[in-house]
Amino acid sequence: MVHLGPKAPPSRKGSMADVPRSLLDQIKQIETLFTVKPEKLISISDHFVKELDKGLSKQGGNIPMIPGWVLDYPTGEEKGDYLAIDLGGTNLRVVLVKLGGDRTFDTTQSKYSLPSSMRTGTADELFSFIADCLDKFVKEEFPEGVSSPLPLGFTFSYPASQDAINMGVLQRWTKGFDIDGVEGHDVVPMLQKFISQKNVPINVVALINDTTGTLIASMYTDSEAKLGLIFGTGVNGAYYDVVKDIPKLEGKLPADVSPDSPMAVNCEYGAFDNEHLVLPRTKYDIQIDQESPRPGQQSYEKMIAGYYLGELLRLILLDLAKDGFIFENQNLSKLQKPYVMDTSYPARIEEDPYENLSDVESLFLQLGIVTTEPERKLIRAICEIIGTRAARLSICGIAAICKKRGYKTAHCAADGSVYTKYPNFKQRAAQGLRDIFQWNTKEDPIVIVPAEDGSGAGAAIIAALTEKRLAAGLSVGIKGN
Ligand SMILES: Nc1ncnc2c1ncn2[C@@H]1O[C@H](COP(=O)(O)OP(=O)(O)O)[C@@H](O)[C@H]1O
Ligand SMILES: O=P(O)(O)OC[C@H]1O[C@@H](O)[C@H](O)[C@@H](O)[C@@H]1O
Repeated sequence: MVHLGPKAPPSRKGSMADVPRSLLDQIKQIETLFTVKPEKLISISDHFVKELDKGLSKQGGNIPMIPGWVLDYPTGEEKGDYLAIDLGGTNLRVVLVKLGGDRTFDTTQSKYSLPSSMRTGTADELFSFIADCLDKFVKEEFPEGVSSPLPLGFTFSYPASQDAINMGVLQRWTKGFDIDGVEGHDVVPMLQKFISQKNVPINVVALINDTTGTLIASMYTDSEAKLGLIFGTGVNGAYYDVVKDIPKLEGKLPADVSPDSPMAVNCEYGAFDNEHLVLPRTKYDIQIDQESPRPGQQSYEKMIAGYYLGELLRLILLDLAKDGFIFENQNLSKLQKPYVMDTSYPARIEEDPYENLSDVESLFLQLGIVTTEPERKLIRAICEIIGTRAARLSICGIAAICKKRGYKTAHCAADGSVYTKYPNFKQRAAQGLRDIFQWNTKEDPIVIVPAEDGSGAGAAIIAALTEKRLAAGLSVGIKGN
């Protein structure tokens, strides 16, 4: 036997010859529902630009466009030990960041899965849980204790209005969260209270959004970085605008903030098109929205974000089963459970390298469903259709920010499991940008690149920038803050 070195992983040919016409027709129908043509992408992104502008106006609009009060660009000389926590949609991360003062940083971190009951628990349970994780982490990392309280950057990945960088009033929960007593309140004192009660030596210095942190952390190491993006449980983007181009800040600026000052903006663009003017919503998208804790909100996010793509697949399969196309005589009780499929399901299905889709077969056996090979090919095709639409719609926010700011070139720094783990997301997203901009260059001038650790290093850098401003007696928010 000639050994030709390590075997190349099998790449699937994907013949559909054995798939009956009835299933091929269903695939075609779903593909028609979920296809977003180039001209549609262009019209969506043009409307998106108008909505971004509306969000910055005095009267506001669907998209919150939250000034993040990061008023300086990182210099790369920030130095010191900072703690960061990242309360995302799926995990809580605690990160110790050692800024080297030379555009380098080192991080040590622990990740704690958020108990799913936490999404609908009480505010005290949530903030006490975070304080406990911080307490555990500090005791592990500083067994001898600390000489003075550690400054902490709090990455809070939800839409929070900020009149200053060291506060944030939750506008609304997203990503399936529904915890009473937090919306409309400043979450910084809610967390600090539990930190103090548990005598954890920490001071919350800054509250940031994970996209703002991603932007700042990526600018720290990449001078071409102009956007910070998250494609994770939720979806969002941040960029730097200029204070004088933000009408809703008129008259609110303290004297030491110049109109030409840069201002990081947390777009919160998951809320794009809540009026349903341009996004091609299907009955499945409408069902997800209606069954969510906050119907009518986050329309764009609910079509493309990690929290929802697995649920989208589940609803489509249940619909086909109800109409008798698939899963005849199968027990669907597990598949009937909402959100039983997270987005790792379509991801793993698209990654199955075998012609007979044996990985898909075992995945559905775990759900108590015996599948035929033609059914598995239909399931695979539907995942590719869902994944392609998600990637193509995901870049509309990127195109809109670049059009609005007139960026001809940009590194768009992205993080989140859909970006980092969903198969073919990167290629599909890049094609979507090409379809919008119609570049005739060899290299794409606007590219999506892997981000630095925004909710860790980004939060730490922003905490360092904030401490510097406070030490210099400079403002960190609107007048009086
Ligand atoms: N292999 C995968 N491919 C794509 N998405 C995934 C994968 N595994 C998990 N996900 C989805 O990613 C989301 C978690 O995103 P992540 O960025 O890890 O956390 P967070 O959103 O809390 O920052 C979940 O909604 C989950 O469904
Ligand atoms: O990192 P996550 O949990 O996927 O969050 C991404 C986005 O999710 C959205 O739902 C939040 O409103 C944003 O603030 C956040 O940036």
